[in-house]
Amino acid sequence: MTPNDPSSRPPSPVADAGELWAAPTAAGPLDAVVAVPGSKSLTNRYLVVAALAERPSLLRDPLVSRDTLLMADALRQLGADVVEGGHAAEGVGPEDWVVRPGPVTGGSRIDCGLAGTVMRFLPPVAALADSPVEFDGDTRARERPMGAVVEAVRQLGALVEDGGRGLLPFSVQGPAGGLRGGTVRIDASASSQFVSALLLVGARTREGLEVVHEGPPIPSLPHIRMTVEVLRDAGVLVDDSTPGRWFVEAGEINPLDVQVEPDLSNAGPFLAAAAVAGGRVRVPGWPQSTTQAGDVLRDVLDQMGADVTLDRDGLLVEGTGELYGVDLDLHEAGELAPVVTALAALASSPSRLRGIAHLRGHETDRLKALVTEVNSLGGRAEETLDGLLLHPAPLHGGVFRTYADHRMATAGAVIGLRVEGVLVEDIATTGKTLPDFPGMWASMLAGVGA
Ligand SMILES: O=C(O)C1=C[C@@H](OP(=O)(O)O)[C@@H](O)[C@H](O)C1
Ligand SMILES: C=C(OP(=O)(O)O)C(=O)O
Repeated sequence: MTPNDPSSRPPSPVADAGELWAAPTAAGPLDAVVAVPGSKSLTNRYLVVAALAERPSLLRDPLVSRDTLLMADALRQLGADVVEGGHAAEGVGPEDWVVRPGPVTGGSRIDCGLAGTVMRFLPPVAALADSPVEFDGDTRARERPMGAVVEAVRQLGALVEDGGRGLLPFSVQGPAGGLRGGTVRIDASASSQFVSALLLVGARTREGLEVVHEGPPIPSLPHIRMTVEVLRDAGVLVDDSTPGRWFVEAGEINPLDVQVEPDLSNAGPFLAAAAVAGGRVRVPGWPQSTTQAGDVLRDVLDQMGADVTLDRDGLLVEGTGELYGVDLDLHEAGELAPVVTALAALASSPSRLRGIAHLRGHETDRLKALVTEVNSLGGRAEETLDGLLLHPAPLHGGVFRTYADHRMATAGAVIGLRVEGVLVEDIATTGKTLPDFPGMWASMLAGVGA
C-alpha cells in the first residue's frame, strides 16, 4: 500500500478541508469557448527531437505544465538549452520555446516527477552520454512499469544499475563511443511509451535501430504513430510498414519549426461539461487531422448523446444533459478513460469500458481509483479484468480522492457539475498537464470562455 494507492482510502471520506476543492455545479446550460493549451505528448516529443537535432528548433505555443517543464529541465541536464518564452529574436513569440541542441552529457540526476514521457523517453537519450545519468521521480513513479526500457537500453550496450528491480530509481551509463544500434526486442504491452522512447533515439545510433515488439497487443498505438510523424517532420526515415516492428535509419535530425496542437485529451473534461450541463462548448484550433488519441472524443461524445461538429472554428459540442451509456474499447485512447467514466457514472444506461488493463500502471491504478471514488459518491462501478462496468445510480456529494492523478481530478470536476457537494482532493495535481485547471473551469462556467 502506498500513499496514492486507492486501496489505502480511509473508510470515512474525511480529509483536510484545506486540500479539498468544492467542484462547482453548473447553474444552467453552458456557452463557452475554451482555449486548451498545447499537447503534452507533442510538446515532449518535440523537445526530445529538438534536443537531438543538428540546429536550434522553435516550438510555438508548447504546453507549459509540470510534465513539460520537467522534460525541459531534464534536457538541460543532458546538454541542451531550452529557452522558455520571452525570447527577443525575430519571429519568436513570448509563448514560444527555442531549443538549442548540444552534445549529450551525463553526470546528472534527472527528476522524472510522475511523467511517463520523461521517465520512458530519456533513458535511451542518456545512453548517448559519456558518463552516468541517474533517474528518479515521485513516489508513485517508482511503481510505474519501466522494465522494457531498462532491458532495451541494456540491449543497446548501456549499463543500467537498477538493483534488479526494473523500476525507478536507476542509473544509465552508455557504452563508450555512442550507441551502435541494431535490433532491440521488447514487450511493450504495458505502455506504448517503451516503443516511442527507442524510436526517438534511433537516428542517433550508428547503424539505425530496429524495434521489435514481442508480447500481447501494445496499447495507445496512436501515440507511436505520433512519434513516427514527429520524427518524419524532422526528416528522420522511419519504416513502420510491418505491425509490431519499426526501423529508424541513422542520420541527421533536422531542426523543427512547429505549432503545437491543443491537447485534445485535456479538452475532454471541458467538452464533457457541455454534455453534462447542456449548452455548448467550443474548443478552437481542433486539428482537422491529428495523431492525438484524444480526437476519439468526437465519436465518444456523439455516442453518449451530444452533438459534435468539427469545422474551421474548432470543435463544437452541444449537449442536452441527457447521457447514454456506451460500450467502448479504449485500448488506443486509455487517457480518456477517467473522463469517459465520469460521464458514464452520470448516464441513464449502463456502460462498459474495455481494453484498458494497462491503466493500472498509469499515474495511479486508474481502474481501482475510478471504481473506489465513483462508488464513494453512491455510484455502481466495478472493475473487470481489462476495464470497468458502470451501472446507473443516483450520486451524492462527498470527497473525491485523486491519488496524484490529474485525470482523476478532472473526472471529479465533471461529476461535480451535476452532483452537489463533490469535494475534489488535491485539485493542484491537474498542473501535471494543465497550468490553471480551476481558473479555466470557472471561466467556462461563467460562460465567457478561458
Ligand atoms: O507517449 C505518450 O505521450 C503517451 C502515451 C500513452 O501512454 P501508455 O501507452 O502508457 O498508455 C498515454 O496514455 C500517455 O498519456 C501519453
Ligand atoms: C498516462 C498519462 O500520462 P503519462 O505521460 O505520465 O504516462 C496521462 O496523462 O493520462
